[in-house]
Amino acid sequence: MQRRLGFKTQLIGSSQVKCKRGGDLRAIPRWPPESSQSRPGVASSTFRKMATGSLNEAVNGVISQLPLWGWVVLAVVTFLTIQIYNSVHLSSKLPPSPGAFPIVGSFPLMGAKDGEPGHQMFHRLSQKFGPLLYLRMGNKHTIIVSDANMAKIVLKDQDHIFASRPWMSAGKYMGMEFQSVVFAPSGPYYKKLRKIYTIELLSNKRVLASHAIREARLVGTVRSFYEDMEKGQATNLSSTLKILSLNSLMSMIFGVTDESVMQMVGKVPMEDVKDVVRCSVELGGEFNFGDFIPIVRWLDLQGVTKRMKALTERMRVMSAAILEAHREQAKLKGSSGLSAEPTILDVVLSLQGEDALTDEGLAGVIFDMIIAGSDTTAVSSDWTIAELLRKPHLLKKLRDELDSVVGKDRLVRESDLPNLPYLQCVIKESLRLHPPAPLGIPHCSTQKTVVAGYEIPANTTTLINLYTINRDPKNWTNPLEFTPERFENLNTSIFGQDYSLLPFSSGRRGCSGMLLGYTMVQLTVATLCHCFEFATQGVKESEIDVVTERAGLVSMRAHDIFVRVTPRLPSHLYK
Ligand code: HEM
Repeated sequence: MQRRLGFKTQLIGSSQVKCKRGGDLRAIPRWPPESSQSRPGVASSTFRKMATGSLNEAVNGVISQLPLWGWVVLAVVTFLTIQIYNSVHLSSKLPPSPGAFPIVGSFPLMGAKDGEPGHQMFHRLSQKFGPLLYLRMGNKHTIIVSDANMAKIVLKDQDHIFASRPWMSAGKYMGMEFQSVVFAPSGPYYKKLRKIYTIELLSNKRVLASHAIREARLVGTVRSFYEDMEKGQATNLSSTLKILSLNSLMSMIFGVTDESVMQMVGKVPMEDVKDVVRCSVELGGEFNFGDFIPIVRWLDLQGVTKRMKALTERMRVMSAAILEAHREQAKLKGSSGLSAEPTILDVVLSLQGEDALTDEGLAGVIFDMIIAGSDTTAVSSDWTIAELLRKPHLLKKLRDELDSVVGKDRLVRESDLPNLPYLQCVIKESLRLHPPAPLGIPHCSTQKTVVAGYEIPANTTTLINLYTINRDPKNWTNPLEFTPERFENLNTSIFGQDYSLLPFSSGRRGCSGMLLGYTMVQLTVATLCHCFEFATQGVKESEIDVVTERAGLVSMRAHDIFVRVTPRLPSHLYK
């Protein structure tokens, strides 16, 4: 079995699901790629092992053959190398650091554990080195920000300096040559794109106007739970939530609310879209040595770049098909199953003059929205329902609120959400304890600066550990407990104005879909808890695991939940 550097796990990380393979554009080479294994002479076996993620194995292989004197020499040489290297390269004015080796930097000193998500590893390091930690990742200056005060400096006071993105192969390929808003470095292009997102695509007005699409998608999900019940089957709650959020976002992009119409005008099989999202989350999360050690980039030892190029080609083909389908759809506008509201595609295609986007830019918008928006919202709903199932008294309190505000003769609507204060406490608490993107997306500084008295070089990759910040015992009593009541008397903003609670990050790079994401999670949790009683299958409610996470870009619970449902509302509402 191939082991991987624990670190890769999160910075970046990988989903457990493998991408589809085949002989066409969708062919994604296997992890680890056969090509890198059958390349003798390109790199020594030790280096190859490192490159394929098995650093510990490689080091252990060398060490187990050393005699005692060899150990002593190795220890002395290592010590001196670190001292000399660090005295030359790591100024004493940098933030506290475990130190670094030449070429590979701090990697061997980070204490990565196999399969450990990166945010948890950085969390451990921050307990030792403090809330501003310096690492040299290969040749990249990197800082890890782990408390509210430091976050405020980086995301507010010096936001103009830290709001760029570092060079990443994911941005070059999957970000369509850095033309997607997620990966674009700061500058006029990013500014233009961000304005389009804020004003045109994800504004409050646009989110409110598209409520019918999300409500209709949830009705479909409620029906699918009910049908499984009628067939006597359990439903995989976790995967159903993923399908729901992807379908909702696709519907918002197309404006289509009905599956059959979607297939008719879409000509884009949803299975393919789902597979591209899965592969993007997997590849976006791969630890690519070439990103950190440029001298080995051209070798593409892990085959990550090759797989990214293949995936990008699939994205291009798919976005061309989506645009073609959109033209067909325009002819059917207003017919059953099609929203009369302008869709996201209507809006981006209507941009004129300076704001008009290239084909690459359009593909970037389509995939930014579905990749950044779908898993994040799905896992948030999943964590929330898992926590509620473990604590039936909290679930009852939420249902009492829903029954009294919504009643029992209709489903929840988005217009009900402002009248459900306990629901808001529940969702805030879930996003606090389980931020779905625990390290956000790496930022990058554009100039040399000083943070809390430490020198930060220009071009420093900056990771904000939202996971650590949201659990900081300085700001939260019993921070590991799921206690929605803590928000009942607190007016803490979830949207980035309060630096002790940052699920969406903050500042000019803060999540552009925060209102949409927050709304989707609230509506999903409220609707499912209002409609059904759940009985878990295979594990008792009180034993649902809300600690173990899969390594990955998005923080997912390690085990899917299967539930059998019992309706709580009159039967006509489910048909
Ligand atoms: C519960 C749901 C969500 C959470 C917790 C979340 C969280 C985040 C976080 C932490 C970031 C990184 C911010 C940074 O770099 O400092 C981010 C970026 C982003 N998110 Fe979300 N997100 C969610 C839903 C969505 C949705 C629904 C969309 C759109 C459909 C979306 C679109 C984006 C985009 C475009 C960016 C990049 C912004 C930029 O670089 O300017 N997100 N999100």
